[in-house]
Amino acid sequence: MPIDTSAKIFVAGHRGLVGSAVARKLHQLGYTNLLLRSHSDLDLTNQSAVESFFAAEKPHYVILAAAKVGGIHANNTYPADFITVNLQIQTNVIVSSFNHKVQKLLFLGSSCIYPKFAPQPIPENALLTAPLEPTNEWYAVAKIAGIKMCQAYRLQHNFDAISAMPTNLYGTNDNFHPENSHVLPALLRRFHEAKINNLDKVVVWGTGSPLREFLHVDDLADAVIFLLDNYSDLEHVNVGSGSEVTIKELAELVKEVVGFKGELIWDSSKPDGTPRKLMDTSKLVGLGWTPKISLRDGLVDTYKWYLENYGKQ
Ligand SMILES: NC(=O)C1=CN([C@@H]2O[C@H](COP(=O)(O)OP(=O)(O)OC[C@H]3O[C@@H](n4cnc5c(N)ncnc54)[C@H](OP(=O)(O)O)[C@@H]3O)[C@@H](O)[C@H]2O)C=CC1
Ligand SMILES: C[C@H]1O[C@H](OP(=O)(O)OP(=O)(O)OC[C@H]2O[C@@H](n3cnc4c(=O)[nH]c(N)nc43)[C@H](O)[C@@H]2O)[C@@H](O)[C@@H](O)C1=O
Repeated sequence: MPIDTSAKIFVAGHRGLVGSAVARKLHQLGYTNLLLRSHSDLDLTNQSAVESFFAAEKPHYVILAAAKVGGIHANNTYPADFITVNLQIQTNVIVSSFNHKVQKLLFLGSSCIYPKFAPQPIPENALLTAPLEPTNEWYAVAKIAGIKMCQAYRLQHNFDAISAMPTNLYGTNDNFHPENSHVLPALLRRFHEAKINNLDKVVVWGTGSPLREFLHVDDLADAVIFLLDNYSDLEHVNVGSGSEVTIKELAELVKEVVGFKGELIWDSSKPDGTPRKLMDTSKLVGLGWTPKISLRDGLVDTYKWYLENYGKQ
């Protein structure tokens, strides 16, 4: 059943990659009562501030897209921040949502919750079956705790909290930081800067052999709203595109879309991370949702957005 368009929906993290896409999609669908707070207005790690906010605003629905997020280097360099901030944000928001009778909450995790050597494609029931990938285990442990909190509140209190596990995402409002971002925005920026500065080489991290599955964030936003409308159960749900590329193939594609003509240099002193993490999306497909945006189209669209927003710097 679609949520009523007048419902008060708190999109936590609405200025980030995912939260902004979800807010855009909700606006497009005619939702007029979105509750939005930037980080500077409401620090979600502050338990009493979060509790006061929920007491005053009483949202009907919550989409939890606020988190400390970063690529392989950031996760590997700031383990204490990744585990602490994420545990704080999700615990505060889930508990206050329950305390203030939110009708339904959707928590966002990530494909890094699964074991480093999980069966491929990775089914939901691979969770907690083997050790995690070390470069992001601290973030993954926080995300696994978020899934478990949603399950625990459903079991003990019948609270309608669900969890979605997206694969690697990209698109409008991504983080283009040179070191701390994910691979796709990092390469898009690096190739663009090399092109405009007439450089003949670009360094890419690792060996190029790891496989990754990329999903455009507008597809993810569509899936989030689909799940809110159509899914209320204990188990988390994978959200992916169903197709994967090697990092070398991704780099060649970004190079082509940006129009960089030089050479790629592979820096194998940088970590590869998990060798492969293709989501098994048969559960979500079975519910009736499929993605629409190809990697090439999504990349062209993201580069256009990058040029409009950062291109002149
Ligand atoms: N990006 C990806 O590839 C993937 C993301 N996900 C999940 O999607 C969710 C959103 O990620 P994404 O949009 O990429 O991340 P972003 O970093 O783009 O956005 C996160 C948002 O959360 C806000 N935020 C962070 N800390 C706080 C805080 N203490 N109080 C209030 N707001 C805060 C940020 O605000 P500010 O910037 O001002 O701090 C930002 O708006 C996360 O749960 C992530 O795990 C899952 C799989 C892949
Ligand atoms: C979504 C997911 O994202 C993170 O996991 P990840 O998939 O390993 O993330 P990544 O995008 O940073 O790297 C993917 C691959 O790409 C290679 N690579 C090449 N060149 C650059 C580069 O310039 N930057 C980055 N970041 N990676 C590069 C890099 O060496 C790696 O082999 C988790 O920490 C966690 O946040 C999470 O859940």
